[in-house]
Order: sequence, then C-alpha cells, then structure tokens
Amino acid sequence: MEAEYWHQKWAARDIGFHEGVVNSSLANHIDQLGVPAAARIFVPLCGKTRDIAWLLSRGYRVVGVELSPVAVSELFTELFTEIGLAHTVESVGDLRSYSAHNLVVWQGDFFALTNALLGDVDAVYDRAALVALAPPLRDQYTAHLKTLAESAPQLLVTYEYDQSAFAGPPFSISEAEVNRHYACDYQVKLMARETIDGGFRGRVAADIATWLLEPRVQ
Ligand SMILES: C[S@@+](CC[C@H](N)C(=O)[O-])C[C@H]1O[C@@H](n2cnc3c(N)ncnc32)[C@H](O)[C@@H]1O
Repeated sequence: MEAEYWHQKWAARDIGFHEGVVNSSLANHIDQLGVPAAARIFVPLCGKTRDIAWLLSRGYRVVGVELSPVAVSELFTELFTEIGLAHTVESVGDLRSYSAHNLVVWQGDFFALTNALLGDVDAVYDRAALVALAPPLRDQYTAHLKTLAESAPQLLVTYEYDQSAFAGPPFSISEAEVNRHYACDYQVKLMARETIDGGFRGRVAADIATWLLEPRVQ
C-alpha cells in the first residue's frame, strides 16, 4: 500500500490492526527462535505494537521501523507513561531515530533503512507487516528484509483466507507464498495454524498461521 494510505489510517484512528495486548503467537513461540537473553529483535512495520513493551519486559533489545510519526510518537508516550522510558530523537537523512534504553525505532520508510542504520539483529518478528503489503511490494519487502536481517531467524505471523472474499489489507498469504519468499534461504516451519473464532472481521473464514524461519546452514 502507498504511504498515504497508512498516514490516513493513523490520522483517522482506523487502526483495528493494533492489539491492546501482546500477540499470542509471539508469546507462545518466542522461545522457538532460539536466541539468547538480551537478543536484539527487529520488528519491521511495528506501528505502536504492545509487543515492543512485552519484548523489553522480557529483557530483549528491540529495533523497529514504522512509517507513521503518529504511531511512533504514541508508542513512546505510552512507554514513558507506563515504565518511565525516556527517549531522544535524531534525524538521519529521511529517517528519524527514536532511541531509549534497549529500544530504537526508525520512523520513516522501511525501504530507506540500511544495514548500517539498523545494526546487527539476532531475530526478526513480523506480525502484520508482510500481510499489510500488496503483492508486488511483498517481493520487495522480503528481499529487503533478507538483506537487512541477513541470517537471523524469523517468527512470521500471517493470515490465510479466501482473498476473493475480502480485498485486504491485511492480505492472505498462502503457505506456497511464504515458501516462495523464504524457502531458498530458510527452513520454513509451521508452528501453529489457528482458526479465528467467528471468522476474519466477523465474516470471512480465516486462519492465523505462525511460521518459524530458520536460516539454512551455508
Ligand atoms: C497492519 S499495521 C501493523 C503494525 C504492527 N506490526 C502491529 O502488529 O500492530 C502495518 C504498519 O506498517 C506501517 N507501514 C506501512 N508501510 C510502511 C513502510 N514502507 N515503512 C514503514 N512502515 C510502514 C503502517 O504505518 C502500519 O503502522
């Protein structure tokens, strides 16, 4: 989707994708990433997800990237209110870095993020990032993510439903598509596939799939 689409979503508070609690796929499967304590977790297209506070509370370091300045501002306001996490802001080219103890969020376009700016990451957590993007952009997203994250393992959460019944986003991502993006570089393992009670948006039968991507040994 175009940047303007997301800016309008945040401006209109049309953010039904935002969960008020930690995502259950993350909570249930983080240990299967096999990363050490204090690992640095990359959260692409992070919005103001509660998952960041949860990861920090578990002792992980977190780096995110998010287009919307509204989302990033609200994220840090909430973190300051809840846990007193103070931050600093710095402009770097077209991006702005919001830095706090154990947390950096790059505000700007994911595709403008470089390895040098991101730094080393130990794992990737993608919830509602790949599924937020229309098909042509998904190829660019996964290619850039693999460049940024190099051989880090990934926890990926997707939706599976009849795409003809709902336009998206979020888009339906088939198992075949997950494999098309990632199977060359990762062992793709299905951790869970759970049916959404009452269907997606209360009308379309849908599953949530949780994938573990483990780098293939070179
Ligand atoms: C469906 S939301 C998911 C947010 C978060 N992952 C969560 O679980 O709540 C997708 C987010 O991606 C952001 N986004 C879309 N395109 C982006 C881009 N090119 N670069 C950075 N963020 C982007 C949007 O502003 C939006 O907050």
